[in-house]
Amino acid sequence: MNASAIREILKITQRPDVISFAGGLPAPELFPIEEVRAATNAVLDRAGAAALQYSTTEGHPPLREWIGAQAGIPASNVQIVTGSQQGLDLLGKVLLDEGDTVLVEAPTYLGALQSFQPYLPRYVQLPTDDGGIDVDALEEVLKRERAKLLYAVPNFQNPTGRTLSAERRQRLVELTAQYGVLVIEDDPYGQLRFSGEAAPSLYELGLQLHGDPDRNHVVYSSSFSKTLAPGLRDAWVQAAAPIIAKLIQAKQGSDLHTPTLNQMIMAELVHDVLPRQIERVRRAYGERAQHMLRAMQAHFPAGVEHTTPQGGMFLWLTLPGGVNTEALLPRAVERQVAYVPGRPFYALGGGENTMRLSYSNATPAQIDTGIRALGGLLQEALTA
Ligand SMILES: Cc1ncc(COP(=O)(O)O)c(CN[C@@H](CCCC(=O)O)C(=O)O)c1O
Repeated sequence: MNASAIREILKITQRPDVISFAGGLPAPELFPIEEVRAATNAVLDRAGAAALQYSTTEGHPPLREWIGAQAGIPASNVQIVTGSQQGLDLLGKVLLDEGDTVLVEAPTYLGALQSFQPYLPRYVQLPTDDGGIDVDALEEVLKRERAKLLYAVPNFQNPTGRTLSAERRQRLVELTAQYGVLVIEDDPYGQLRFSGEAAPSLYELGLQLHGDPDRNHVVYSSSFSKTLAPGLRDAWVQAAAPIIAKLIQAKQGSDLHTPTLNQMIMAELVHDVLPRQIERVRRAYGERAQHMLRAMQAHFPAGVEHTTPQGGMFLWLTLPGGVNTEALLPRAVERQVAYVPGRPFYALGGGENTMRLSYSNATPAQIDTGIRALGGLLQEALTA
């Protein structure tokens, strides 16, 4: 077990005077509080006792059915989980044995590493570039390794903000099917595109390849955290029946079921509130991303490389070698700005000169102020 660098830094960034580019937190001022109040009242008026009672591990049927209908699969291939973080934890529990080879992006989402680590897998890192995973490198790895699973975030990746290109998605799905490697597609940001063209999910490509949800080697994980509200902890996994059956058994032993009331509230919100909220959030994050990119252009010293996201919440900085972003963080917090150092996102170490910036939880004015402060610090660090 090890701590989440993001969770630990969030304790620092609770300070009101610190502008945080650290946690991938949705903009609190955009939460649909009144709509959630109305949905909660409607649920309690209509089914108050049931909403406060234990419920089934599989999840609230109307919510599973809505998710299944969106994906074009039976509700029986959908498992509701308590945040997609629980989905990752349960998938690690049911799929991994000690020493299993797990293919992950370099860098990858540190929360997945935290979920998989207790099962003592053996990581192999896949090189990535601005088009996402290098699928030629993937093919070489698959020839050499007997891998149990590949974990990827194809849309607006955490932590880099990169998106896996359409042609590489097709190759990845075909190669992993050919070599019998399970794919976990983690996609909490997929709805938050603010530029460029959407590509089919790995799950959809797997469905096309196999023609049957129960033969799809791609497991899909997503969440209502980034589109609606992380505090409700409503998320889901789409998988073949044997994997769903194991997830249910693991979840029975973990938390019995996802909060009944929260599932019923979400089942109210998905019809009208969710589509409107997605539009609001996509527009706001697109504006904030542009604001951050312009501010970096104005205030960062030469030599700082950055990604340019087409959606989601993050972009990724690579500084000239020799700068250690973990060592730099306390000096940044002294200047009232915070970020997540990049090293914890690498399964096998490295990345000391990288950092993740989130633009979702800062207003344009705060972005200007925070990036100016960070730019001053980087200027000092690079000329020290
Ligand atoms: C790729 C990916 N997969 C799963 C999750 C977990 O989201 P939920 O459990 O569904 O809220 C996340 C959320 N990660 C955020 C939130 C973590 C915030 C926190 O630890 O408080 C982050 O990287 O900052 C994610 O980015």
